[in-house]
Amino acid sequence: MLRLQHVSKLFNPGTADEKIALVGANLDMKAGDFVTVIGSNGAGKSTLMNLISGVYRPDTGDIHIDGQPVNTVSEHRRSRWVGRVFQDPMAGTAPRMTIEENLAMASLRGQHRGLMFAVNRKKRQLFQSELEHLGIGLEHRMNAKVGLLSGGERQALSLLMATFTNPQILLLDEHTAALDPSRAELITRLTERIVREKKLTTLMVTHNMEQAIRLGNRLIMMDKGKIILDVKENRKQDLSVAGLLGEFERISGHTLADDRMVLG
Ligand SMILES: Nc1ncnc2c1ncn2[C@@H]1O[C@H](COP(=O)(O)OP(=O)(O)OP(=O)(O)O)[C@@H](O)[C@H]1O
Repeated sequence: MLRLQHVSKLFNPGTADEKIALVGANLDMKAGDFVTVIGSNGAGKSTLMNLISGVYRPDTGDIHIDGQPVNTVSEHRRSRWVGRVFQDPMAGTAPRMTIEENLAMASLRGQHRGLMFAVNRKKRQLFQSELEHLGIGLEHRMNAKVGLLSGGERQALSLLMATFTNPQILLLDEHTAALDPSRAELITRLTERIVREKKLTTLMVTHNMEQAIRLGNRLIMMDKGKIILDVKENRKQDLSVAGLLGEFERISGHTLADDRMVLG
């Protein structure tokens, strides 16, 4: 479903500013996997997401989605296969456009944008029923500008938009980190439900260890551009926050010294 083979990414090569963001990353995700990613600041987590969604091209190595090589496929075309929700609730939406217009855009993901605003009655009904299914009352506000929604409402809409066309891969990039605890819990539950109902293959970066254990059927830890630990499904039941922290320390040789890390 998603395969990374020896993927590396270097920024500003050969300069004093050279940064090794990812080194020889290997990752094999099968359909329906929910892999959570944890790691220290600057470990390469966002770079991993950016490489999968096509923002960057790898310097070396190969990325395959559903068996297709995608290294040279543009971010726009790749968005047919890859849905993404960002930490900033504004990032995946157009705040000056209405909920309906945003959904129209999401429904044409990765395709020609000329038909963007052609929303017929059937489509409007589909948007309305999908919004109703979200269960947060947005179906009554189809003409509201997205910029006027609360952070939680925007993230719920972002989740719906990222998953509208049933992408092969869903990327969640600390998508609850900017929300207060009750809204974060709402979005976490919504995420669990949508991923389960649509049987999505999901990769989620989080700084919340408990969330990582709760949502993922598999967990990877990153440090200094490397995947240093891959806890597979059969070990999931053994996972605890304390155990994971200990394992990270043992393998990396340092503590997860990250003030954004939430233990639960
Ligand atoms: N566009 C860029 N230009 C130069 N260096 C970059 C760029 N993007 C990332 N880096 C560097 O690559 C390394 C990995 O960064 P990345 O953002 O992937 O880490 P991260 O694990 O997501 O960190 P955080 O948890 O702080 O968001 C860091 O040293 C970072 O400074």
